[in-house]
Amino acid sequence: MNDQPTDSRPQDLRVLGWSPFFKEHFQQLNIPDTVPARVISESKDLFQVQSAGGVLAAAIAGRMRHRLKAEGLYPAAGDWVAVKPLAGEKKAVIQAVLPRKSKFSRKAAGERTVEQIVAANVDTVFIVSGLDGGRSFNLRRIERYLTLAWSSGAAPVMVLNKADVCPGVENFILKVKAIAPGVPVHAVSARERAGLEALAPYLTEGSTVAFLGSSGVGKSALINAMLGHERQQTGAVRSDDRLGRHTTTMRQLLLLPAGGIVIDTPGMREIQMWAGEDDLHGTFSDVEMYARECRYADCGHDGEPGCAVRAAIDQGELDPARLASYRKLGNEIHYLAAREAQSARCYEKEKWRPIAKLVKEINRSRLE
Ligand SMILES: Nc1nc2c(ncn2[C@@H]2O[C@H](COP(=O)(O)OP(=O)(O)OP(=O)(O)O)[C@@H](O)[C@H]2O)c(=O)[nH]1
Ligand SMILES: [Zn+2]
Repeated sequence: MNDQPTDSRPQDLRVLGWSPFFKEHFQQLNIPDTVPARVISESKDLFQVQSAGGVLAAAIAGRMRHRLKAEGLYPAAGDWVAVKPLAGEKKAVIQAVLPRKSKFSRKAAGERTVEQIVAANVDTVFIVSGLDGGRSFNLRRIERYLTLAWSSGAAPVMVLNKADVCPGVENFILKVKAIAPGVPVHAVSARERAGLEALAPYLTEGSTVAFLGSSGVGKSALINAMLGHERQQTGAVRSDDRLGRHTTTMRQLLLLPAGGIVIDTPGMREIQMWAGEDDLHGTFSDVEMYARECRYADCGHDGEPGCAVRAAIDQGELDPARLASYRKLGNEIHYLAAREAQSARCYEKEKWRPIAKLVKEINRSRLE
């Protein structure tokens, strides 16, 4: 079985997730001599893209790189792009990135708080937790992952793995359901291939999934179970860039034999919070339902009169830990948003510095 999407054979784009949404945007772009393709791996400005004609090694036109980065449109695994294939070569130049249906991002390394996309156009995100006891099962951490998922635009699905070593699985399902309103919860065992059929409806042809979850919860084991074989550890692919240097990259999009595509990038595994304030709504709809009943619209739920959140806690309807996480995540998001705004201002300043200098010089020469 071949888990790569996939050598140089022609590929029906729908199997790769091509849909009317992307088709419409591609047609609107109307760039001559381009074809649509999906980014299947990304590594240091080198891309592999899968087009209807096969896999192409792709690069971005140099002058576009900086602009795409600044605009948050730098291509990532899962993106649909418009590429201009080079005649007679398995190479192409990326001309544009199509709008994303969803995206997972993290803070780029370094000083500036810059958004870096680690996976694009994910339909369903499996949030994996371990049922093997200890630190692996943590409701507060699940809330974080849920917030991340809601902010991405992908639909979260809770997967409680290692059910084979857990007595009383039902109990855990109930606990998760209580903090994840409206989110499907499934208990499975990757090791025993048990319960996996419940995940099949998310893995229809052309649908893209990704995995979120702490180290050791069994994400690789689940991917292998879905692939039906061990993912090749040595799945590195040689590709060459325009200068002819050779580099190796890992395929980051995997086609499942039963249909569906898995995006598994290193960045996705170490993802950090990058959410907007609105994203707390999905995760904490219960807290906010009570908060709407508070007497004051700006109630801090801290002893104000007529506070419906406190009342719900006092009556045992709301777990106080829910309010605590709601606040904690809210603070983190505020902090990140403030840093992002700050770094955007710095970026603007950088951009204008040479011009400001020029204006100063002109003014000075006028005075002299
Ligand atoms: N008992 C049991 N163990 C499992 C199951 N799934 C995975 N494991 C074990 O859990 C350990 C971690 O599994 P991985 O699949 O490597 O976990 P991961 O989430 O990919 O971890 P990272 O690669 O660090 O992100 C391995 O020893 C697996 O054999 C399961 O369903 N039941
Ligand atoms: Zn209140």
